[in-house]
Amino acid sequence: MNPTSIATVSLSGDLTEKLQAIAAAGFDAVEVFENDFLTFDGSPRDVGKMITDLGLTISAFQPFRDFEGMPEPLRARTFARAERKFAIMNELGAELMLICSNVSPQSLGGIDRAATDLRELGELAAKFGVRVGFEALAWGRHVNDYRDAWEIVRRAGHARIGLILDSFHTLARNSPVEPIASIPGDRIFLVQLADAPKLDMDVLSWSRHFRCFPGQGDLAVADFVRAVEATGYSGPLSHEIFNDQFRAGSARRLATDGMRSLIALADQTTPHLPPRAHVEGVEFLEFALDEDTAADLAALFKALGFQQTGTHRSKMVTRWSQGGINLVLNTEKDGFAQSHAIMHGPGVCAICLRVDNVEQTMARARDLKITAFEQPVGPGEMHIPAIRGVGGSLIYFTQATGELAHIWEKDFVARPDGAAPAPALLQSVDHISQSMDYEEMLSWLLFYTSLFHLERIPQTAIADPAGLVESRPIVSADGSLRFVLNGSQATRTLSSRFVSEHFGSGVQHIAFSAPDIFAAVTAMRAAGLSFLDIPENYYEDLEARHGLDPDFIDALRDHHILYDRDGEAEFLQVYTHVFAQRFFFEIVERRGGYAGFGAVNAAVRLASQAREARPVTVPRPLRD
Ligand SMILES: O=C(O)c1ccc(O)c(O)c1
Ligand SMILES: [Mg+2]
Repeated sequence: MNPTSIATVSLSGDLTEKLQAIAAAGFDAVEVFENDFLTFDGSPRDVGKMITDLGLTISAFQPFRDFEGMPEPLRARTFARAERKFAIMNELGAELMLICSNVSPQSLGGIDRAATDLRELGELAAKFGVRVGFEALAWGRHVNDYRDAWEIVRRAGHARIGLILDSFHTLARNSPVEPIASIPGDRIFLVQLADAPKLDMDVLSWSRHFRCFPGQGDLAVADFVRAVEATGYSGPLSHEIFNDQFRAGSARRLATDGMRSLIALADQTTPHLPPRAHVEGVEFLEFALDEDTAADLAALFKALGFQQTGTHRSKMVTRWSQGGINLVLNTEKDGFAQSHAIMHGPGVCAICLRVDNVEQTMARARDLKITAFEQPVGPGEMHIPAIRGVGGSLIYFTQATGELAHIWEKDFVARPDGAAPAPALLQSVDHISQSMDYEEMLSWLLFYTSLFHLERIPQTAIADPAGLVESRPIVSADGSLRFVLNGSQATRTLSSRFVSEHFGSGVQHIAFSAPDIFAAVTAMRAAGLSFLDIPENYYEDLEARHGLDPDFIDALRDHHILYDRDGEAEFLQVYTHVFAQRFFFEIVERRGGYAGFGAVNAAVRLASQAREARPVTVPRPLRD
């Protein structure tokens, strides 16, 4: 693997915090951005020492812009500035200066003019023992394509002058990546990496606000890196991410994400890690809560058609099942589940996934710097491998073969009530929806997609009465696993309140699939369950929109079921009330291969939930 690097601009915090996070995440090098340097209260030597003490080197220093092609007297001034910055680089211990192509309206075009300027700068750089890399900005005034930048560097013909490539500028402009392969690797001084979601906007704003780590966006960064590899380039691959969420996020988390992104990217261009895991299904969902609440939840499970199918041999843990679904209720007084319940209130503390190969999954997780979880197991009990997931919850792994295929027999006494299995109203876990801080969404996207065979579905914005909620599904090709990540920048949306009122992210709802949603709702109602109320206006609109049969609309209305159609495929969904102000269940029926999540209905659901929710407490103005 090439040395790893990241630009300070990619992270939040002051320079010290950024550098500590970068070192802690295991990077080899750092690109120092001018702003981080200028705002630091200490000498260049202090900065240099801090970087060396952290075990990092400086991959590039980016101290000024608008260099090439300036008419006199500006030209003389840029050279004077360059000389001052070279002196600072000597103090700092930086060996490579990054200069991006000129955007100034005063600059003059001409490849030879730029080459002459750079050759002369190369002479100056030689006196200071440093080098200069030239990078084409996609919006450069005269130079905006790496092929032109390379021609300028080639014509400059100076050992101290080389090329800097940036995946964003290349891919955002749809420049072909193949010609990169014919640039000599030793003439490339630095390679910067950034991905971005496909957005229809001007390239400057896109670059300055929406870049993200490779693997989080839609650009073909792996193709770009393959072309770079073909040159023999052996220098650093350096993240350079300008992103509003990143600036607001945690430097430590983002630096780790950056490292994970580089590791996953290297594995994509030259596979060397254990493969991404295939998830065959959800083995169980574990709820942690106190005993009183657990009794209420057990009653809800029963009304949903679950039966108690097991009791743990030594712990206060019960198993509830129907169809292929297993739910676990954990009311232990110590251990992980209890600390989760204390911290977050009643909720899902763990998800167990059945994967093709647990050992490989755990090995890949370790290689991706995902934290493993260990907890002592009781005598004779199964050790189920686990990693840390969203909001400090766990993801356990089982597989269909070997010892881990037998967790239920090993740890549980089956059917303590001796009841015969009832026909299942619900078949499987259709999807799991997790709420998180908006800033965390890209982190968990990378987490899931780098570890598992899960593909991203485009993000949609859903209107909660209190603001927009961004919703991002990630799904396996065969539908065996679907996550929906939700985050909101507005503070009072259901999604945000879930996070703020429960000390962090977590599972906000679980959707089960029903072979016959009408039959399921009818049976559950007979068992005493009621469902989220849906306004009449919704059904009026449905009729107008889809031209559905009035009897069918009546049945939907009567069962509180929401409806969507995509071509011939249909989607029916219904929601329980919110349990313990914390989470809720959804029941869905997919007909004809419907692949979405009923996004058109989400606003209706959120409005109904907002009506039901306890009123928001607004602080009263202070009295004097
Ligand atoms: O947005 C910019 O100004 C900018 C600066 C330096 C870079 O390397 C870059 O890719 C963009
Ligand atoms: Mg760049």
